[in-house]
Amino acid sequence: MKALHFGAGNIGRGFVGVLLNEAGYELVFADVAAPLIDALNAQDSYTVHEVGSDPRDIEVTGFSGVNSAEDPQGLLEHIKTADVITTAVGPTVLKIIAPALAEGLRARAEAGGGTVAVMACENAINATDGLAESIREAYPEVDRIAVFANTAVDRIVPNQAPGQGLDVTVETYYEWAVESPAFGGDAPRIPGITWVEDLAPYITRKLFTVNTGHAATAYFGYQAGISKISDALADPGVHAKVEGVLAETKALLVEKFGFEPEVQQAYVDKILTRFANPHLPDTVERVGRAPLRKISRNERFIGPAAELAERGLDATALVSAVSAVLGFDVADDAEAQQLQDRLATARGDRTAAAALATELTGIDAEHPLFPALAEVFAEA
Ligand SMILES: NC(=O)C1=CN([C@@H]2O[C@H](COP(=O)(O)OP(=O)(O)OC[C@H]3O[C@@H](n4cnc5c(N)ncnc54)[C@H](O)[C@@H]3O)[C@@H](O)[C@H]2O)C=CC1
Ligand SMILES: O=P(O)(O)OC[C@H]1O[C@](O)(CO)[C@@H](O)[C@@H]1O
Repeated sequence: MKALHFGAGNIGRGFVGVLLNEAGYELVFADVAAPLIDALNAQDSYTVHEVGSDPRDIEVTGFSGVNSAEDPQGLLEHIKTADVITTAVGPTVLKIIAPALAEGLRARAEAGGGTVAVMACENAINATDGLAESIREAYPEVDRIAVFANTAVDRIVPNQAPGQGLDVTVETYYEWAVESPAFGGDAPRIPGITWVEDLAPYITRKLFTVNTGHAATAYFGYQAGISKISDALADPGVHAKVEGVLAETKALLVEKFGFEPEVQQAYVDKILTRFANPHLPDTVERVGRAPLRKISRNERFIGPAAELAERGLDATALVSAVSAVLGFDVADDAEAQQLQDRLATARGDRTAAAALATELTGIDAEHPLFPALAEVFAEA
């Protein structure tokens, strides 16, 4: 059995790859980073260090790498022969890998190959559906050879310290939830997966609690001049603001999906403990990365804030988190710099600031959230 995984980064090596490996798959990582692929092909094993309350080391073996930029033929052969294809490349990269997947899956069908499971493991709602759509643009009949299933992946994997090679430090916690109906009873056997009938409540709760809370910690922490995530959460002011944000998303999740309030509160408390893990060398710059994506319409701040406002519920704390995002000025984050440039062009002009609010968040002037958002953009 072979698994082809796109993206040999933090989640690829430190989470999805580990579970595929433990399930007995020969693991092939596809990536565009040549030094990473060279290291994967030069080494027989790497170590995943789980840190936290019950630490342990896991040895990963039985893997190789293919450079998907430089070796398209090698990649195509793996697409033809893999039993499972997964990704952890970032939501915006799925469109970029789709043409190669389309070509490989077409070649697989023409060679009489069997069906392959495709699961995108990204922080985005229905990421696999988006990938499937992009593949269908080049190969409309792809569904005869591939089964697409949406997933929700949850494990904190910080950027790794220089000199650590392929080894990855991760938290002990993980959850990989995958929708099962797509497979019609013939799902791949991967013990680490939690199979669910309906992924929507899982991924929405995960994105609007774990990702909203983590990103809020990053932006409020950055605003307070704190660098490490666990230090940010230890700051009483930051902690209170993050709790305020999570109280609002809790109100939405309880109302929308009928989660018991105590169950959701226990989930919130658990994730705050995870963020506070002092053994994770995680920074506000990493967790706050890509702020333009994070303030887009269906993402972790605007998504819940819009739904709360539509229901006449309070979204003040979420809007103040958006205000903190607008202050995120990290030099080597391309999206942060684009955001700062756009804010600079609108500064001092309320009409331009309101238009920018709509452009970046997708909230138009008719929406009940708009006045509050227009205000924070005008003040940024
Ligand atoms: N790090 C974390 O704690 C978590 C991350 N995620 C999600 O997992 C995904 C990956 O995140 P990370 O592993 O943290 O990022 P990362 O930056 O560590 O890894 C991404 C990898 O994708 C590779 N890549 C970029 N373009 C590519 C292409 N065209 N073809 C093949 N490979 C390509 C990069 O070279 C890199 O090795 C993202 O969607 C993120 O939102 C989800 C849960 C937790
Ligand atoms: O690319 P994104 O959306 O920031 O995803 C990574 C985030 O997801 C999380 O794992 C939460 O699941 C955080 O560790 C991390 O900040």
